Amino acid sequence: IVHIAAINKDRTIDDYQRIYNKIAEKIREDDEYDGYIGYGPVLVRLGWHSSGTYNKENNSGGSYGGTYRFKLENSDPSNNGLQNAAQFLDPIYKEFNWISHGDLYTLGAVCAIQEAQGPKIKWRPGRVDLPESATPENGRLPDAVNGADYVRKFYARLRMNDREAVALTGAHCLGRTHLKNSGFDGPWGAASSSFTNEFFINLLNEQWKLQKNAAGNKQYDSPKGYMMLETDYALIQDPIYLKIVKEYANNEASFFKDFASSFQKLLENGIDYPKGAPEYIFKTLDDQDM
Ligand code: HEM
Ligand SMILES: Nc1cccc2nccn12
Repeated sequence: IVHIAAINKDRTIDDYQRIYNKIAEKIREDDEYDGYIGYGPVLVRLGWHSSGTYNKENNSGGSYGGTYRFKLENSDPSNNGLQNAAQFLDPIYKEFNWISHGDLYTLGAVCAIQEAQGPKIKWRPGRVDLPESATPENGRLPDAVNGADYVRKFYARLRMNDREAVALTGAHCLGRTHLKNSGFDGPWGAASSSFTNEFFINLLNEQWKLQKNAAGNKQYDSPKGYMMLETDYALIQDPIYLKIVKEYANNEASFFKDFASSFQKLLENGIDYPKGAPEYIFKTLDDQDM
């Protein structure tokens, strides 16, 4: 399967910056969501899940076709809770319906990370809405009750190496798990809306205890009320991953640099961009004194 990015000559960075600003202003406005965590984290998860269906074996899935908008994909149990992000983006799609769903979902995630004081993420438009028949089957997104071998194998399907896998997992600095969405609970400690390297710092510094949560699923809990999934904890069990976790815990700039490149790669998996295809770096609201 080949997906060529469609370059729309009529649209410039100003058009996309206008959409970016609408999303960023709405994130600021709707600040009460999920106990005042806000919509940033769930927007990041939507961008990641609409891209994480990619399979390098046959170049299927991924963000290009915007197939999350179809029932088969948005009702995948792995996507429980993402309806909130889709509903958040609905009015923005209505106002700017010249954008494709794949571009909107990925732009929303880039906006959420940058507005959470994360790194600047390069973003290229050109995804094209595909018909429902192009929707990938359920079950391509990762399960949390697994160890390092599973994590390494899963990310390999997305063309990610060990550093990219660890960097991407750093997005778990944002938001929280919700028992009703995924069967995982907590954290009861401060669930953050700022993008930092504290996921790696917590992983190394907290005393983790594996226990069954209220839904009977195993997770690691800490005395301070933080939690880790088994796939999170795997990153300090595997010696190769552990070394990278320590690097990112001690060097936020290195984490930011690797996250920015890995996240762009994740959002663009499966898409062929013609030579000279436009690539944008959006200004944050703060950059624009808004
Ligand atoms: C092995 C890989 C991964 C597994 C098993 C996993 C699993 C999970 C689970 C179970 C949740 C809780 C969902 C809920 O209950 O609402 C979650 C939340 C989240 N994940 Fe992951 N994840 C993985 C990788 C990633 C990646 C690569 C990113 C982004 C780069 C990411 C970003 C997020 C964010 C931002 C949240 C918080 C969502 C919210 O607060 O609503 N995750 N993840
Ligand atoms: N915030 C958050 C979301 C998902 C997984 C996770 N593990 C540790 C923290 N965390």
